[in-house]
Amino acid sequence: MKDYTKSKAAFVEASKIMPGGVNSPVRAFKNVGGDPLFIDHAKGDHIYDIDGNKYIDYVLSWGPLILGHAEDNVVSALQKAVEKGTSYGAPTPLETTLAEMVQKLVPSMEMMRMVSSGTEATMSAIRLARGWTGRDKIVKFIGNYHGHSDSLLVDAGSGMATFGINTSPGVPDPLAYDTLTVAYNDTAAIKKLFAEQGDEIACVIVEPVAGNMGVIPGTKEFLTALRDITKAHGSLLIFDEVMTGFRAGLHGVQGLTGITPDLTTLGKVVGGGLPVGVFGGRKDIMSDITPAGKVYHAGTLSGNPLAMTAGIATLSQLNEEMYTAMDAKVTHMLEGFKRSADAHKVPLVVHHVGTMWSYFFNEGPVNNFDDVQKSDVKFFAKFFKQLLQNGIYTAPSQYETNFLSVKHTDEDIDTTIAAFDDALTKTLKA
Ligand SMILES: Cc1ncc(COP(=O)(O)O)c(C=O)c1O
Ligand SMILES: N[C@H](C=O)CCC(=O)O
Repeated sequence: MKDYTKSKAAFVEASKIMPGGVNSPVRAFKNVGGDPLFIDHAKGDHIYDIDGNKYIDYVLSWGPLILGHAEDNVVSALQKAVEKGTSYGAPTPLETTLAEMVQKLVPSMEMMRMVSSGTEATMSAIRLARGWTGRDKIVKFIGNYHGHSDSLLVDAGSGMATFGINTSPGVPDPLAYDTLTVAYNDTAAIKKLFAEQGDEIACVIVEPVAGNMGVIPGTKEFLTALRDITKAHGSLLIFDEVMTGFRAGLHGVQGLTGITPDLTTLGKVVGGGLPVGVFGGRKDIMSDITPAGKVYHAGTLSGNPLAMTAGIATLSQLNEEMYTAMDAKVTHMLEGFKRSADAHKVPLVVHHVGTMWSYFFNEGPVNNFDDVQKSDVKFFAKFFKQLLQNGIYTAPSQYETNFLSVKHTDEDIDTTIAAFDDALTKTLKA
């Protein structure tokens, strides 16, 4: 049995001064029961808690660390950068370098702005869409999560789904009223909504592969319909690729599908483990941002030199071959999980797109939030804890995604398949 004494004590102390003992709710392990691990350090695909336990890490800071923890080139670039100062509040060539790299990989981002989180990126993109169209209403999908700005905390996934909150208290009614929600992958419902209110809708924001209710791919039919219908009504289409960017594939979901949004939001991998978000898209629309235009956007630490450095060091190492190799590893791992579940006669649905993967204890199919809710979350909670005991660190909620890095080896994958089978055996016996 792993000993969690120090993590437990650290959590008691943290809970005295921070609500729920954490700085972001899904970290708290609340709905799987038990206390969160407090981390000492991490390297490659391994993470070590303060009790000295070692885990193969599939959370990877919720996605950013595609090159693994403390990757040598990222660390040395940061060490050099920090000597030159940590922030200037004035432009540096680093911002242009990272923006050009992003544009090369995601060409629809003709112009872009750097921010410090995915939340800021989506919040700013929504404001821009409202400013550009002169309309207030926006559409999002049930179970999609776009960060914690007021307009987007309606029927959201991630922690909101984990803790069963539909609309956060504190979101003013008029704002929630202007956020229209539709079931994910429901093409008929979105067509109906646009037929009724299309000319009042500023934008549709979507996770083109949902990752905040587990992984659920948006169907080609659904995403194509979003593109066509927004165009027909003068609304903007925003692909929130904060999670899928450089994760679903090197060019995001827009690269995989060939569907081009008007605006894109990025985060996570683009910052290489430091706080970065990006919003960008069509030049004519982005030119509306201050000081070029009148839609206000600002940030004391936007384009921070350390964050830009980590982003550049990360993106400069990515290539197609890495994604092919990571995809093959995830496929192999999920086939192993499925074989194990079948042998134990446990209903299991596995989904992955590129380096994002998840499983549902569910008869299937799982195409939207209602489907996810049919999953056996009590079993998930017990199984999660057993997996942790077996040295595998995964997302502590059915409504989250797991990730792979280039540092995960074939041996790690086989270890994980064996740990999965053992955890299933023990959970069923318990
Ligand atoms: C799709 C998506 N959009 C936006 C966000 C918000 O990003 P952040 O947590 O960096 O504010 C997240 C993750 O939290 C996300 O997964
Ligand atoms: N699902 C969230 C983002 O992807 C998880 C990160 C967080 O909110 O702490």
